[in-house]
Amino acid sequence: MWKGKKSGPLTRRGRKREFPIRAADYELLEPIGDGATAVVRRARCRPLGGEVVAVKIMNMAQRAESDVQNNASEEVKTMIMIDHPNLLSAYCSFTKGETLWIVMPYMAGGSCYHLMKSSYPKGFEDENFIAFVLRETLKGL
Ligand SMILES: Nc1ncnc2c1ncn2[C@@H]1O[C@H](COP(=O)(O)OP(=O)(O)OP(=O)(O)O)[C@@H](O)[C@H]1O
Repeated sequence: MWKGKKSGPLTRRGRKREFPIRAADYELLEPIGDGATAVVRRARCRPLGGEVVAVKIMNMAQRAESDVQNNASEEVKTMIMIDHPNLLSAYCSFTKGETLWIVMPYMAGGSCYHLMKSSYPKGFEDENFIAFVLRETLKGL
């Protein structure tokens, strides 16, 4: 049973497009990533003309430790406040039963880690590339 803090649904303020906070408004498509207690799926937002998004669905019942649950809430709050082109933000989040849904922009190229691995499968050789990634990461931080 999820007994963690259940803050209400969260949305980004000041956005022109309001992302709905109802699971029924999202058509779930194929899984694009997963972990021990979360799955990330591509989805379409029905009220916004089928706009493609990524939805991370976290099973809070499986996240036994309450501090882990609170970390999830903190992760969502931070993601919704983020406003930097180098960082992945969240459009909104809400709960459905014992799951926490985080709606995000869909990154078709995958994570920075995946991009780095596919470009340099044998490790980094190019110092300019390393400097570029570090500089852009630090800008985001
Ligand atoms: N917005 C997104 N767009 C496209 N793919 C994504 C998106 N978010 C996550 N993914 C994919 O799903 C995988 C798992 O995402 P998740 O957020 O669970 O990763 P994580 O940050 O490594 O996990 P954790 O938060 O448990 O440490 C990512 O490695 C990535 O491939």
